[in-house]
Amino acid sequence: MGKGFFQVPTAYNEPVKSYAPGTPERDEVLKQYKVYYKGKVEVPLYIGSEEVKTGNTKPMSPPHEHKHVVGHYHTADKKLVEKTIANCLESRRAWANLPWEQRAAVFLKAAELIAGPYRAKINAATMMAQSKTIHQAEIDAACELIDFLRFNVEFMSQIYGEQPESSEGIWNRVEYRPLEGFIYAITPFNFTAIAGNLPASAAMMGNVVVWKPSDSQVFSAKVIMDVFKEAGLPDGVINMVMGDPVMISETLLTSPDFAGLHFTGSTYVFKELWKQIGNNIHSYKTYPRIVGETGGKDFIIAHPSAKPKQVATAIVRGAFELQGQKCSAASRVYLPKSVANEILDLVKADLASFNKPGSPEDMSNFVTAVIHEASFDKLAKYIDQAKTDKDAEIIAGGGYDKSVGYFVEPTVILTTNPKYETMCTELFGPVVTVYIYEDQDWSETLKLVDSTSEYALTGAVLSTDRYAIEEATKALQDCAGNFYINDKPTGAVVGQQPFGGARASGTNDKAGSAQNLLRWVSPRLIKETFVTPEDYRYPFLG
Ligand SMILES: NC(=O)c1ccc[n+]([C@@H]2O[C@H](COP(=O)([O-])OP(=O)(O)OC[C@H]3O[C@@H](n4cnc5c(N)ncnc54)[C@H](O)[C@@H]3O)[C@@H](O)[C@H]2O)c1
Ligand SMILES: N[C@@H](CCC=O)C(=O)O
Repeated sequence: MGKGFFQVPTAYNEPVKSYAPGTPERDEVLKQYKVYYKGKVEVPLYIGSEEVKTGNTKPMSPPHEHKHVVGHYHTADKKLVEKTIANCLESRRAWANLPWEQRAAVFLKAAELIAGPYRAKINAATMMAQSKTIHQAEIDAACELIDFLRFNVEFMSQIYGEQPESSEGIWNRVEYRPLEGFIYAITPFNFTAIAGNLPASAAMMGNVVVWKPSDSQVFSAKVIMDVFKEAGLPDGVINMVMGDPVMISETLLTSPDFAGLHFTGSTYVFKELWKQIGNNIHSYKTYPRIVGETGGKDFIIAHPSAKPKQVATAIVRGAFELQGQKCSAASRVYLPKSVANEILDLVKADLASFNKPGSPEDMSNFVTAVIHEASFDKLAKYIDQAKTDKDAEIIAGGGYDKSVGYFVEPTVILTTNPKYETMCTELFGPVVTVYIYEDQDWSETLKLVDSTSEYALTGAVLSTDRYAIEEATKALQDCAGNFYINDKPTGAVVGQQPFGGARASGTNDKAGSAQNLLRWVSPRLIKETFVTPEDYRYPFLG
């Protein structure tokens, strides 16, 4: 780069802290957790320069102790959502005209605030709000969000540095304009990093954003807003509104100034939003950008040559970390008959070594609570169904109890039907379904993996046979946007494995890559001619 162009700090992945007993980070995060537990956090709406308290509030409770209230958040009505649009448009000009390196500095500062003074807060808030263990909180709310901010600034500078060639007497320049209007960011409950990244990536490119976090993630969303404000993000650039998602969406998507949707969440909701945008297409100033990362039904397939302990570990980590509430979670597994029982015995032994699901405050817990009662009840229904269906049986787990927290035991369903309901439907919980295939049916089973699910987000093959790896890589080309060889199908790292999938899993605009940031700009080509023609005749006219 160089040539009079600001050189941004080289991005690097934030090291994951251990939180081992006796470490300062462990003491600090547990201390902060207790402060949150005893306290009452109040979350306003962030609209322009105002922190709006409407008095129409909803309680926030940890999923692992759902009768305990740790705060309330205020909800917006239609008038306030309309006011948010007006505020956005007022703020847009100044933010869009700010030199890119000034915008970059705000988000680089945000990354350092999270890496330092806010690390314990954002991790403790994520443990509290989403019932994440400290390790899951650390790799998400601290490290992945820091990485998103640092690497996106680097990708941003690369984009601005992409300039066309010029020619004699002509200077061609590309201006990467923000979109003309506002961006609507809708984020899911399960990753604090995604909640921060969706509004930040659009804002970084000069856009103004209306951000609607998940009702189940507002507690940690507030910490994100605290960080952005302390980092110097001007008021009105990212506006955070909570409330009825249908009303908020209907209000925003009927605005002529709606310029883009940055969504992460379920496939059904994304398709409904896309339909709404289509129905309003004639009212928009500009064609809105639509970026969505959605559901998954992620697979693990083991080849007969795979090492049983490696397969078992990929299943246990991939299926049960965060209680299976990752879009990338392993939820359908294909095992060869010759090693299936050995692998399943190893899985059962691992599960037997778990504590019962409990609070993340007890850092020896590997599994905590699922996010809310609706998820709990859905999972209980599938578990009960498997207990009675003739082509399914529960070989581990199967218990659940919502008297204190939404606790579902890590559960393994074994089915004789490769198209059994839980081999196809996203459950989004600690339930994995296993199908055993005859060793000689390896190639046929690859076709089954590809044809079983509407989703194509992540998947993993485990094998020590290179030819089998090649065959699987080819055969499974279309059924995973993030494909893992000899590892679990979760845990993409920003700057290393850009994340996203196709089919019903999203538009695959790869969060954490320059490709995603390009969705939030509208390039303008400027051609300056230094010797302007003064005669209409071209040479051939003589
Ligand atoms: N592909 C990915 O990168 C990725 C990442 C995280 C989660 N997910 C997916 O998200 C889902 C789990 O997250 P979730 O439970 O928060 O998803 P969800 O779809 O229930 O909610 C996501 C967001 O959409 C909002 N929403 C819900 N209904 C809406 C409506 N009618 N109009 C407008 N907004 C609406 C919610 O309030 C929330 O903010 C799973 O399907 C998971 O696979 C995908
Ligand atoms: N990017 C995360 C999944 C995010 C969805 O929930 C992973 O790769 O595990």
